Amino acid sequence: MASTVPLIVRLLASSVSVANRAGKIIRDVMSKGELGIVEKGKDDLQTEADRSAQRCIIASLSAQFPKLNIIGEEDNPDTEDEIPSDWIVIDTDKDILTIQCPSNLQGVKEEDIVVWVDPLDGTSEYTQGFLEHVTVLIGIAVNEKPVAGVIHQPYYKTLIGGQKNIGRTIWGLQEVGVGGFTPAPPPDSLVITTTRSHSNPMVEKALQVMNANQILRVGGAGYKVLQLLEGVASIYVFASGGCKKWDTCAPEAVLSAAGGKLTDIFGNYYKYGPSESRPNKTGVLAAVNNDLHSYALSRIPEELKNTLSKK
Ligand SMILES: Nc1ncnc2c1ncn2[C@@H]1O[C@H](COP(=O)(O)O)[C@@H](O)[C@H]1OP(=O)(O)O
Ligand SMILES: [Mg+2]
Ligand SMILES: [Mg+2]
Ligand SMILES: [Mg+2]
Repeated sequence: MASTVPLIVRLLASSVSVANRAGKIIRDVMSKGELGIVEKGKDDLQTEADRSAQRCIIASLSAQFPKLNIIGEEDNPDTEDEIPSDWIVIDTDKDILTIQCPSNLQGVKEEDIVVWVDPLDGTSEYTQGFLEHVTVLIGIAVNEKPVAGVIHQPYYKTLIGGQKNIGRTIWGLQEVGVGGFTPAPPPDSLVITTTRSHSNPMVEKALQVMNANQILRVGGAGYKVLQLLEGVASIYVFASGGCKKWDTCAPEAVLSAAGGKLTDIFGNYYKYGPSESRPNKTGVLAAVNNDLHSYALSRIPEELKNTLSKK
């Protein structure tokens, strides 16, 4: 039966199951307490959770979809080691398999897809105990455009019928919408969400000009986009380089499936083809609807745009 389901839908359904498994790996590394922190660069950490979650995601997706081009954030020096068999997930989310695939995506082949994987978004926050900010991001791009994505939050807690649950998984598919939670309208006053661990004078300048009622400083691109979708914040502004394609692919896909927009601070979309450069040099500007996005775009001073484009 599954083979009659279009590839994009099967890949999204598998990505949801794989993201859940990666989230469990992230929780297990934290409970063991040995984070194995490596400093990749300035303000740029990697932990055992980042490494292991990425190995789980890439091994699981390539076992099922061998011709996919998968680009992950982490270089894994130890990829020769055997992967624990329970990290290879071949389950798939049955509900997602029943989705009606948009007609323009029905004929997509493995070779046409680039999957951008951020095994753990919000690593700084993970190491500092801001665990709710952590997400697992799997973004699916076709013809350079994010068309589907998964944002898994391994530490999100819910109480359902007296039973404690941990973790939730939000997904989005172009023209279909989002699943895993119910989006809420934006707040009545202007609430901006931005970085808590990668600020600089340009980032602060762009925040000042927004005339916001409140500024939330939280970690991770995935978490900030969830704040937009949950009605906690109106606009996500980050006027600096630092984010990469794996940070924004899944968030952009989920946000746009819900009617929102994620671009750079010039209002241009990033491209997600296989040979695109990894860094998002011209920042991030995102909102749940076009009006809020246009408002934010109109406030960014030309001078700031010029400075950022020369970096
Ligand atoms: N200067 C930077 N160096 C490395 N990663 C960055 C930098 N700025 C942003 N990022 C990545 O983008 C995400 C969103 O940024 P921020 O939390 O600062 O708003 C970060 O969690 C981090 O992803 P990751 O944690 O996956 O390495
Ligand atoms: Mg990182
Ligand atoms: Mg990231
Ligand atoms: Mg990461």
